[in-house]
Amino acid sequence: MSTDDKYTCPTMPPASVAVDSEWYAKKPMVDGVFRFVGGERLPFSGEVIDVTSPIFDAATGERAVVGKVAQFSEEDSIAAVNAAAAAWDRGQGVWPQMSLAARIAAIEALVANLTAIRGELVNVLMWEICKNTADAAKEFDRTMDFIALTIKELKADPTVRMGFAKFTEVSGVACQVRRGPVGVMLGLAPFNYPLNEMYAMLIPALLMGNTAVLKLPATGGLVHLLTADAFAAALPPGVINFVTGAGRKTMPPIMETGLVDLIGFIGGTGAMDKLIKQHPEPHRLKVFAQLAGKNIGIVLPDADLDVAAEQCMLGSTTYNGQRCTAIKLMMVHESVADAFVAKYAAKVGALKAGLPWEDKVAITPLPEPSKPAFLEGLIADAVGKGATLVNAKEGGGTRHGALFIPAILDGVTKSMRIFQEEQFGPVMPVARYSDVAEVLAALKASWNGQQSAIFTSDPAKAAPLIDALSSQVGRININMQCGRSPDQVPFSGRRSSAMGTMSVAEALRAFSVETAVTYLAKDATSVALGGALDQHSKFLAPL
Ligand SMILES: NC(=O)C1=CN([C@@H]2O[C@H](COP(=O)(O)OP(=O)(O)OC[C@H]3O[C@@H](n4cnc5c(N)ncnc54)[C@H](OP(=O)(O)O)[C@@H]3O)[C@@H](O)[C@H]2O)C=CC1
Ligand SMILES: O=C(O)[C@H](O)COP(=O)(O)O
Repeated sequence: MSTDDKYTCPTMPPASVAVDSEWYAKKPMVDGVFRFVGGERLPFSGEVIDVTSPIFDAATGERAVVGKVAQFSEEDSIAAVNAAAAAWDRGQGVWPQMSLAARIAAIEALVANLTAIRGELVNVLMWEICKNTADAAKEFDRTMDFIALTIKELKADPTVRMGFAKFTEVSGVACQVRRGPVGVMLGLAPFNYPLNEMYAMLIPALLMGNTAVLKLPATGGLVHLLTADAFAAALPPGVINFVTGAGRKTMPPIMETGLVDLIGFIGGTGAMDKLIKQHPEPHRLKVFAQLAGKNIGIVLPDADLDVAAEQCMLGSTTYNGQRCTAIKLMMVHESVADAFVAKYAAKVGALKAGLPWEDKVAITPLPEPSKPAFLEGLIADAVGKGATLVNAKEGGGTRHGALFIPAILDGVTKSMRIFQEEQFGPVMPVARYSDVAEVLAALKASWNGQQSAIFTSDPAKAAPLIDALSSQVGRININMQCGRSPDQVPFSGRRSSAMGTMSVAEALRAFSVETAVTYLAKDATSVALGGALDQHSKFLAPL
C-alpha cells in the first residue's frame, strides 16, 4: 500500500486457539505424505508441505499446522494420470465396462464409507478452511444428498431425459440410447467448497464410467486425503488417483501427456485458460468449467429495503463472501441509498466474528494467507478514489491475524478496482445510480456471466432488467440473494463465469456421451435380436 493511501488497516492480535481449550484437542494433523495412485497408498519421498490453518496456535504464535502433504514431482504426477489411463484402458477397462447398476452399487458403498468418517471430515473443513460448524456439516451433507439425487435421476431415466430409453422406431430406424463415458477425467476444485464441488463433478463422471485424477487444492485439500481408504475399498484400482502439491508444478506434465480426455474445473478463470492450452490436442478435450463471478445486486427505488438489505447481507457475507455466487457489488438507486446502506450496515454489524466452532459465528478467519492484504489493497484503492468506509468506527476492514472484519464501501464508482475485480472476501461495495441505464451499462461492460439479483416489487420495472440479463447471466434472482442451490436447478453461466451447467441431470450429461444402438425396424432378425439385447449387454442392461 502506498504511503499516499488514506486507508490503512489496523492489525489486531490474531484469532488464535488456546492450548488448553477443548478445540485445541481436536486440532487435526492429517498425514498426507503418500501417493494415492492405482488404488493404494504408495510411499512418497520428496518435498513435504506443511498445511496451515488460518487459526493461530497460541503455543507457537503462528498459523496452526493441521497436516502435511506431498509435493508431487513431474514423475509422480505422470504416474497418477498413467494409472487412470490404465484403468480406462481405451474404454475397455473394468470400470467403463461395468454395468451402470454395478457402478451405482460401488458409489453407494463409497457413500457408506464416507459417512462413517463424517465427523473427521467436518472437523478438518472447520480447521483448514474455517467454515463454521453448520456450514462445514452442510458441505458434507449436501454432497451426500447430491449423490443420492444423482443416482435417483439415473434410476428414473438412464438416458437422463434424452429419450429413447427403450428401442423406439423413428423413420424406419429402431434406436435405443444410453450414456457412455468420455475417458480420463482430470478434476480440480476451489478451496471454498473443496469436497462439494469436486464431488459435483467427480460422482457424475464416475457413475458414467470415466476414470479420474483429482488435483487436490493446496488450500482445502486435506479433507480429500482422509477419503483415500474409502475410495480404495469401494472402487477398482486406478479408477481414482490423487495429485497433491502446487497445481502450477503438477498440472503441466499431466496435461502435456494428452491422456486427459475430460477436464472438470471449478475455480478462477486464469488457471482454466492455462490448463486447456497445455493439452497437445485441445479439440478432443471436453471442458466443463465453473469460474469466477462478480454478481450484482440491483436495488430499484420501489424495493422493500428490509428484504433487500437482508438478502444482500446474506449474499455478500455468507462464508465471508468466499462464494462464487456471492453478491460482489450492490448498485442502489440514489433515492433509497442512504436508507439501504443504514439497514445493510446494521445487519452486517450484527454478525458475530470469531472461530468456526463458536455459537452463531458468521465471520471466520480467511484461509488464503495473501487474501487480507489483497482486500486491503482494494479498500485503499477505493478510499483513495473517494469511496467511504461506512463501518470504519465499528472495525470494518480491521484484521486480527486472518480474521477480517467486513468492510462496507459506499460511493463506489467504475473507476475503482472493486467495481470490476472479484474480491472473493468480506469487502462489500455499494455504487449509487440515478438512472437504470447506468446499471444496464455496467452489466454490459462486465466480464461476469453468472448471476444477478434484482430487488423490486414492480413487474414492469423488473422486466427490462430480466430481459437484458437473460442473455448475459445464468440465473436472475428476484428479491433473493444469488446462489447455486437447490442442486436440481440449472447452475450455469456465460462470458467468463462458466462453460457448462452444474446440477444433477446436467452434470450427468456433461461427463458422458449419448451413445445410440440402432437397427432397421423392418428387419425381423434385428427386431428379435433387439428384444433380447438387454439380457446380454451390460451397457443396455436395465437398472
Ligand atoms: N463458478 C463456480 O461454481 C465457482 C467458482 N469459484 C471461483 O474460484 C475462485 C476461488 O477459488 P480458488 O481455489 O482460489 O481458485 P483457483 O483457480 O486458484 O484454484 C482452483 C484449482 O486450480 C488450481 N490452479 C490454480 N492456478 C493454477 C495454474 N496456474 N495451473 C494449474 N493449476 C492451477 C489450484 O491449485 P493450487 O491450489 O495448487 O493452486 C486449485 O486446485 C474464485 O474466482 C471463485 O469465483 C469458486 C467456487 C465455485
Ligand atoms: O463456490 C460457490 O460459490 C458455489 O458454487 C456457490 O454455492 P452456493 O451458492 O450454494 O453457496
